[in-house]
Amino acid sequence: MSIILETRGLNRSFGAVTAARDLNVQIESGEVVGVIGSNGAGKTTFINMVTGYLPPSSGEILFEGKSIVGKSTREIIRKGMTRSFQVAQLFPEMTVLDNLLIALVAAEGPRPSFFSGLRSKSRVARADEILEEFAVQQYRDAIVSAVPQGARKLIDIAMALIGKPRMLLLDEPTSGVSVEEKFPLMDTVMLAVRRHKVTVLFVEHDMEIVERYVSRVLAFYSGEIISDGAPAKVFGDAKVQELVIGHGHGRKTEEKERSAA
Ligand SMILES: Nc1ncnc2c1ncn2[C@@H]1O[C@H](COP(=O)(O)OP(=O)(O)OP(=O)(O)O)[C@@H](O)[C@H]1O
Repeated sequence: MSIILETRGLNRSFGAVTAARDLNVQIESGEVVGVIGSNGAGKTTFINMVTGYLPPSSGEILFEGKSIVGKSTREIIRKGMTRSFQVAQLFPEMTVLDNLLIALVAAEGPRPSFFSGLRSKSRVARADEILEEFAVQQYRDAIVSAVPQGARKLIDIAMALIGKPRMLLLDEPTSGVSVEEKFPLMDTVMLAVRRHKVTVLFVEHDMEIVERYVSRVLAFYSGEIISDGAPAKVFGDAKVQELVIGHGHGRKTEEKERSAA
């Protein structure tokens, strides 16, 4: 296995707040890594740095062995690392099909007229294949804003995979998704990432999702990684139980109470 993403001595401060402290991580190709931590632990700061949204205060980030510090998000996407956000980044007033067609055209690179031939037969056929792969065909002609949250997330992730990234970072893929939808959604996502042979790193507050889907967990607390390893090892760590899981389960319980209300 080769290392796809590595950080060395990565630090980030905001004034007096240290949001990332000496982060040294190596992610192997093909791993599915869950990033956990209570609110303010530094998870988003870490993801923002590796995807080029936030410059580190110091340290190194290597993607497939090459430094990406100082590269723009666009350059990092072009190199093969894509990110999907907590809130699906779709055009809400357009149909699902048109969103996919636009993503397909964008992935083809610059062209003289972006919209000419947008609905070509071959592109529509490709969009239909993607809708089927992600089990969201029923929403093909629906306006995005009328599509349920779980399906929207799937479409967003499907669009992120169109550019054939080798690494995908997901920000809370199941947040805002109903309890009934979350496992089918993750099953579909995991099938797709395995089929596309994509390395995945995702931030998640729902410990049931982390336990079920990841091969490795990074537990953050106060800007540091306090535990790194297989889920059984990390979840069995007394520090993680005290500082992370207590908060995670607290939040999950609140969500359950909200959805039951
Ligand atoms: N742009 C910013 N300006 C100032 N402080 C920031 C900024 N971004 C993050 N921080 C601080 O850095 C620390 C880490 O925040 P971060 O958002 O990375 O945590 P998190 O683990 O993603 O939390 P959450 O689960 O709530 O999203 C927090 O103390 C936060 O207040």
